[in-house]
Amino acid sequence: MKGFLRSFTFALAGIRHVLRTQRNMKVHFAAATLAVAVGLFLHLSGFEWVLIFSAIFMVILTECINTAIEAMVDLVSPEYHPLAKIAKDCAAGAVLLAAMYALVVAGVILLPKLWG
Ligand SMILES: Nc1ncnc2c1ncn2[C@@H]1O[C@H](COP(=O)(O)OP(=O)(O)OP(=O)(O)O)[C@@H](O)[C@H]1O
Repeated sequence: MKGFLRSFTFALAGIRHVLRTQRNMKVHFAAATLAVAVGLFLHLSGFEWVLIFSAIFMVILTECINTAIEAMVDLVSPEYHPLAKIAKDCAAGAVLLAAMYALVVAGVILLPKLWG
């Protein structure tokens, strides 16, 4: 149980680091807050909330992985290297895809209700 709590504390420290250091997180956080506020206003169904939160968590999750890959690349390859570029660009691409997914989910669920 002690080992589990220790691992949990380290994982929380990692998430806190991402939230504090990644400038894109401010944009993600603002977008997520807006989506949740609009969702509350529109009285979304349970399934619609699951989709909205899956999009929010996907963005945070990919930012965590992106931050980990950036730190690892900076550690092992502080000089320019084409493979380091591929690693960082692919990690950033994952965040971009997650953000696009979030936009699609918000567009499909929220926009028709706001228009209606
Ligand atoms: N060691 C390296 N070798 C080759 N290209 C690199 C290297 N470090 C960074 N790059 C290139 O520069 C881009 C930006 O890298 P950087 O580390 O500044 O991340 P970032 O996108 O600014 O992320 P963040 O804003 O979250 O720190 C990378 O996507 C990659 O194309």
